[in-house]
Amino acid sequence: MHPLGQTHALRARDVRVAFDGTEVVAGVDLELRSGEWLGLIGPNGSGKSTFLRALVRLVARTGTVELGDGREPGPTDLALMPQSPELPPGMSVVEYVLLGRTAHLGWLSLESRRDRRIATDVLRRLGLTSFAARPVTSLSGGEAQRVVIARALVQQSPVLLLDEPTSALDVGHQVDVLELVDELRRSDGLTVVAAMHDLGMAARYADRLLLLERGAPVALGPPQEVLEPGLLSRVYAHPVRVHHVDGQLVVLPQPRERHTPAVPTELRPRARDEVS
Ligand SMILES: Nc1ncnc2c1ncn2[C@@H]1O[C@H](COP(=O)(O)OP(=O)(O)OP(=O)(O)O)[C@@H](O)[C@H]1O
Repeated sequence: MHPLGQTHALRARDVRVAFDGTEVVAGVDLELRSGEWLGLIGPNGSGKSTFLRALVRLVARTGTVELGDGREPGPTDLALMPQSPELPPGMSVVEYVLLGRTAHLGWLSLESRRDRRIATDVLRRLGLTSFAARPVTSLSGGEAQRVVIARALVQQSPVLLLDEPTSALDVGHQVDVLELVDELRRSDGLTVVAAMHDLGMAARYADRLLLLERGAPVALGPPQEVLEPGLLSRVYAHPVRVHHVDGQLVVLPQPRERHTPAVPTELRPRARDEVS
């Protein structure tokens, strides 16, 4: 395997995960440039979360994952925002967000003024300053999701892995969060892998999309290539159309064809003048 250039942030080769003998990530290869945004798409259960968890070794995997300098990623190299994290009772928003700095702290050391400044800054950029002292368990679903994103951002890792980062957010907050991540990748060269169900949003922000089907990669490329109606209709087992609206791709699910079920004669309502 040739060493990655410094412009590459992450390379994965033949990543596989199996649970009870069933493979749910079935040989994913990936090479990400620094500052690239990869959208991870695929139906429910296609292996998106498991692939992200495998990259940070939260699940056992085979295959190789390496950074641009050839190292195996350590705890500060990849930041994962999980899909449904535990929010510990009794913890405030700022305390929870500061947990994202844990990997940077020495053994038994407390967070520094710098750690607190980073947390305060991220909370401000996500419009969460007024929530800092609130118990995490008192937040609405969308507020909690932004707090979990804040925790991932304060890690300041060069690679950010987002597992459905906007699923609980209203349309305004979706754009705010994705714009902030986009800004960070432009200013700091942050590399992003984001699993998203909203294919239009995924296409809007991602440079490339990776489509998974039952754990296997079936398409990898620019959004306009991967969001092909025939391919999506097959993989999602539902007819879709893809439109261009104001320069953006919009994926529209179509109604399924209705089949009028044949009603057995004995169940049919009998007309008044119908005789048996
Ligand atoms: N710990 C586990 N033990 C057994 N099976 C698991 C485990 N974790 C995930 N799976 C299975 O692996 C498959 C992939 O799950 P995964 O959560 O990665 O899919 P996903 O694409 O993220 O789905 P979704 O869009 O619904 O979030 C599913 O069939 C799931 O049931």
